[in-house]
Amino acid sequence: MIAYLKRVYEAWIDFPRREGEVIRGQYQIKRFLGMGSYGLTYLCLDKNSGQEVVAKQAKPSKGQLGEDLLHREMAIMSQLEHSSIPKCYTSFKESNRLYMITEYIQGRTVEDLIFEEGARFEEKDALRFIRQLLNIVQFIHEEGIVHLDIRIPNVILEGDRMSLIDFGLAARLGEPARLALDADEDLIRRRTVDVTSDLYAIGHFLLYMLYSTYELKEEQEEAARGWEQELPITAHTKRIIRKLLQIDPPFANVQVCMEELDVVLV
Ligand SMILES: Nc1ncnc2c1ncn2[C@@H]1O[C@H](COP(=O)(O)OP(=O)(O)OP(=O)(O)O)[C@@H](O)[C@H]1O
Repeated sequence: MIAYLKRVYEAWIDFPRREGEVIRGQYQIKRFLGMGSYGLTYLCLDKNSGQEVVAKQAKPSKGQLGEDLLHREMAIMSQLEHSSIPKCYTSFKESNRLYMITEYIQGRTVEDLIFEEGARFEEKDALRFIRQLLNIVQFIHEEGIVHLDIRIPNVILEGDRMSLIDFGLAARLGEPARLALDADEDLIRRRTVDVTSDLYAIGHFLLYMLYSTYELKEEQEEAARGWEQELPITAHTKRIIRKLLQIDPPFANVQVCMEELDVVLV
């Protein structure tokens, strides 16, 4: 009963603000974008500049932890000044709720491109794409930060511009990992505070892209095979993926991975 009441209370205090409401007299809510584990995200019109911005609010039910995590996300995003990473504009409290205002990135996520628009990425296109993503990730790593949540919904494309968003799980190299005791092998590989975690995530990202061209034939449905049997890709690309996924000894850093990709891409 107490757990039920707690859930009802949390759903009530975490209820998103309505379209049209204005945050701190400046940011008019155009659309609720989504609720993550620790925050609520809105697309807003900045009435001062006339530009669209993103407002991320710490989830009220998460209390101090939600605020600490949003502060940390802001600190990391402010450090990462790069054209492929949303700019962090400001933060403030209104009615005791913490908000962060960032650049709104136009475009479609890779998830939308594949699953809604039916985009197909052939091997070379997928590798070129990953090469571009690695440039962004290399910059982040050189700043002493790991993203730890590189997934297809967190990469946005608009024309030639690629952006990496959602630094909610990012961490500084050397910090302890925030991992639950019952975390499985996959989560440990994604969230350990080390550059190989981002490379591991990129391995899965690449598989998503390559599977966009895969058509399951009826007779194959019974016997599920692994990606190495299913994907018609070169042996070299397979070797790269095996290192990304840590099946073989992993790349030491992004640079080594890029060099190997460049051999395939010449
Ligand atoms: N700067 C941005 N520009 C454009 N869209 C964004 C931006 N930041 C977030 N979004 C979009 O807003 C939605 C909610 O994002 P948010 O990062 O708050 O939560 P999430 O990704 O759903 O969850 P979690 O943070 O727990 O991973 C997502 O669909 C994301 O694509």
